[in-house]
Amino acid sequence: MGILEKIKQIEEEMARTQKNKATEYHLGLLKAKLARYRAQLLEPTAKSGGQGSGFDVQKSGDARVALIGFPSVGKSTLLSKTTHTASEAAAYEFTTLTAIPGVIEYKGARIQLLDLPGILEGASQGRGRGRQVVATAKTADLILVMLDATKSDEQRRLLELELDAVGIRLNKSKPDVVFKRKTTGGITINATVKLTKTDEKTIRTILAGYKLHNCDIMIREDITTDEFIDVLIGTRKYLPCLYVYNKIDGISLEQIDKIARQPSTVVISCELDLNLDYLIDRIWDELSLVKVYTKKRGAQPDLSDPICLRKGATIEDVCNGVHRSLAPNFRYALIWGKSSKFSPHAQKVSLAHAVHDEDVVSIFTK
Ligand SMILES: Nc1nc2c(ncn2[C@@H]2O[C@H](COP(=O)(O)OP(=O)(O)OP(=O)(O)O)[C@@H](O)[C@H]2O)c(=O)[nH]1
Ligand SMILES: [K+]
Ligand SMILES: [Mg+2]
Repeated sequence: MGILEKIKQIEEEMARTQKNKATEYHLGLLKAKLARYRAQLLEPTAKSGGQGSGFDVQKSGDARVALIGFPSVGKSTLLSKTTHTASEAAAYEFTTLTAIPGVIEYKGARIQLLDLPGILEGASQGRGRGRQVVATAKTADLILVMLDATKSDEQRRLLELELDAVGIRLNKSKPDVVFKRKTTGGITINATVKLTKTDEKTIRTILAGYKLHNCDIMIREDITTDEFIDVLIGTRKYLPCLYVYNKIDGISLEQIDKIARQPSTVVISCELDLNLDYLIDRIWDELSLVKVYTKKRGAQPDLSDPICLRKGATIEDVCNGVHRSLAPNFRYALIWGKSSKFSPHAQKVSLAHAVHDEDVVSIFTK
């Protein structure tokens, strides 16, 4: 019998079994068995392709947010509650077996929310679909680390260890180190700050370990040895993250209060619809999206269809957001709003001008 059939049998037996004190233990066993089989479904096979590549989901919208967490913390429930996409949710582990995208529409932005299979301890060593989940997570602009508020906070540490092991650095900025390889000339190390957590000797030992004998290194931050290794390896992914504690309907107000006070943390209950609007608001803030309205000459700005851009975007990005023919034929733009130095009046600007949230832009072409 194949795994899928075994799973079906167990599901049928669970549906047949009445829930009461006498069957509690048996149901528990069935649930554990079901989780085991579903975990097997997630084991990488030759067919499922390279373990290092993510799920094949087209990026869409203005930003991508990925849901990462252990099984059954409520990832799929959240997707179904906040988007028009339904993702199956159930009381057994590994309900979700692939990446499921949904769209959150908020303040004129379309944010892609990706539901992913639960990850296991040991995911970084290749257990389950861990690597595939993580490879997909690396393509996101923001990670939601989802946790079960009714469980011990040890889960958060374990999850962070897994993500750390695969090179995801959450809420950390890239170490301020410039590293240049050369073909000759030996090693030069310069630091503009005093190094208190590592030293030149350690750094030289590491470089030798990586067989790097010619390079220039400029250190502009008091880094640790691990952070230096991150710079050398170069493939680390530095991602912003929100810790989302779900199921707060199951804990006391005191406990909720304690969790909610932690940095970058949002407490929610998908079941009771608690704080979901606030979560979306926080997601919007974390993504630092900038909304810009376009205006034709002599007309009112088009408030119904803003262009959403990442923080730091320029007039060139606005042009590309309208049509790709605009930037090559650009003459100048007029801009109203916070980024105009003559506000409330317009300023004439070039392609490199950085836009601000809620600016209004008119583009003039050749
Ligand atoms: N009490 C409570 N239960 C919840 C809440 N949100 C989800 N659940 C329940 O938790 C169980 C798991 O939910 P899922 O959405 O399937 O969890 P998941 O993280 O997608 O699980 P996998 O796909 O198996 O990794 C379901 O029985 C949900 O009804 C909540 O806020 N409170
Ligand atoms: K589940
Ligand atoms: Mg799920």
